[in-house]
Amino acid sequence: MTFMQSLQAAWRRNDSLVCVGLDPEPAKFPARFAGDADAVFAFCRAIVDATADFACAFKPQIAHFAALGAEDALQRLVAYIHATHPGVPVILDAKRGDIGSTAQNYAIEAFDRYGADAVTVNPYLGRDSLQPFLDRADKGVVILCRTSNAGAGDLQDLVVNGRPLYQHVAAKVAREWNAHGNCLLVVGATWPQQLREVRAIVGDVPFLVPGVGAQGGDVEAVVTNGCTTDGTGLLVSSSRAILYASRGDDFADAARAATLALRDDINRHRRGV
Ligand SMILES: O=C(O)c1cc(=O)[nH]c(=O)n1[C@@H]1O[C@H](COP(=O)(O)O)[C@@H](O)[C@H]1O
Repeated sequence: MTFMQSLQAAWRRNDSLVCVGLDPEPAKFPARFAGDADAVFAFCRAIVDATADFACAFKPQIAHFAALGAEDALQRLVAYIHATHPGVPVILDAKRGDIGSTAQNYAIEAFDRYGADAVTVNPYLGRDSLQPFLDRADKGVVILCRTSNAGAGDLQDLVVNGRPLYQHVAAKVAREWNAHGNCLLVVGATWPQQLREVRAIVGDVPFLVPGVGAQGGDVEAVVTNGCTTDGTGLLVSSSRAILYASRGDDFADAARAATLALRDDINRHRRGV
């Protein structure tokens, strides 16, 4: 199955547009993990097991593993998700982008070393920098378009040939770079107006939408402005609000409850969109 097929199946099977972000921060782990040499893996595995049936994807953030020297835990975690929850695709959040020869190695890293089904990439270096990712027709290529952070507009809003840069990214991806139908766009939940504008440009291209939960994005506005006409088209991603919903021994139950609450909140608004 391709990434897009697994995503569509997971949307339906789990009736969910929630992507669970895996951003381990050991300082926020429950006390029971203190002194556990494999705490990063054990914590993330517990979160994955508690949320898999309410999620359409998992999104491990590579810097949160690499900064801890925990690349091996990331590799084992992706393998664990594939083995134990095979219907839930894994998006590696690595925001890669470089000249072709280096990009080729980034693609091998994401898809072959880590076994990810999709990866986030930065389009700033242009099409050739993404070609090694785009060529992997069975994998998802998740391209930054209008990011969730406060400074997103510094460059992404600069007007070029009469429209903001992020709209050029959206149009190029939809019309030129998506030949294999394996592209997605990142549009932050914190920018509902831009979600609407990008949706109007790209048709059914799915959006990864970070920024609900800890960053304060409004779920109703995301669904209303971002869903496709069939009421899907979104991976609404939340990390800290799920992972650290409780710092106690009930952290996995609390993560499950937070994921279910987000799923149901999204679904309330998407019925009939
Ligand atoms: O590509 C991303 O995932 C991403 C894009 C973006 O525009 N904003 C954004 O917050 N992210 C990532 O999404 C996650 C958001 O985490 P929370 O704010 O805790 O839900 C982090 O891992 C970010 O690196």
